[in-house]
Amino acid sequence: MYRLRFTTVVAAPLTVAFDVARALGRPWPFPLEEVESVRPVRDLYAAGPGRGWRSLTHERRFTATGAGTVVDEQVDWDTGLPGALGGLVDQTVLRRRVLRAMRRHLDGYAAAAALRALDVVQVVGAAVVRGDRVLVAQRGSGPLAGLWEFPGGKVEPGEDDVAALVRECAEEMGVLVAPQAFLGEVPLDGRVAGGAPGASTLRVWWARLASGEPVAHEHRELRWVGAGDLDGLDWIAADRPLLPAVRDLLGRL
Ligand SMILES: Nc1nc2c([nH]c(=O)n2[C@H]2C[C@H](O)[C@@H](COP(=O)(O)OP(=O)(O)OP(=O)(O)O)O2)c(=O)[nH]1
Repeated sequence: MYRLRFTTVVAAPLTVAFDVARALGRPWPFPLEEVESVRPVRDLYAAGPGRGWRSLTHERRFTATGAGTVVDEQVDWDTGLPGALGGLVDQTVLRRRVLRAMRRHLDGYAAAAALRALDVVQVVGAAVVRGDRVLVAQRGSGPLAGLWEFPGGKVEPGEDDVAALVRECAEEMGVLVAPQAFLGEVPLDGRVAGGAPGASTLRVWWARLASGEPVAHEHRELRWVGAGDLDGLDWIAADRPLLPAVRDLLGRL
């Protein structure tokens, strides 16, 4: 089996990086069959025997980072040609062909995903930490009223996550926050700002309080909670997968 690995950083949220990758397909001269697909974190495709290759598999993993989505791809192939000549074909001719096809494919893919991301409204949340507690907020109105969330909101056109975080915390709570590090990203099931269902994600950042005392200008209630009390709150369902990262953070500080 011969293998090549590729890593691309895409300026797009997880959902967009995944959906655009699937829409573009793969750069092989014959179709592969889906073996596994777990939106928006992983997919695996494979070609069976025939067409001159004994096997070809193409796996992609999508990881959220502060800089965008990191896409790790692994291509494994084996022509099954016997002897030294077969090895030479796999190692040189096909290796070169795979490299060339993937390079061309990945350039186009990164550009297409970044372009598509411009049409998707993102949501950012702040896990504002003071001492061993994190600030959580209870929504006051709308369909999610009464549920707990991280203060934050929609990123405006031309804004980046961090600027949106600072603006939203000032508007919602009258405080200045200093974003520290990216904590995680989760897909949002519903429509955000009239976009396609399931396209947007919530990206949560750890932040410190730089100045001011939080006041609930838009929420029903704000509360400082310790790691042990996080799970017991009635969270917006989408936020729950982020709680372990917040708990870990509180444990480390
Ligand atoms: N702020 C925030 N929004 C969340 C979280 N989890 C979650 O599903 N959401 C959803 C709820 C909303 O559909 C969307 C955020 O919209 P928002 O209404 O708070 O945004 P905004 O402050 O920009 O509001 P607006 O100006 O449009 O009124 O994301 C979370 O932890 N924090």
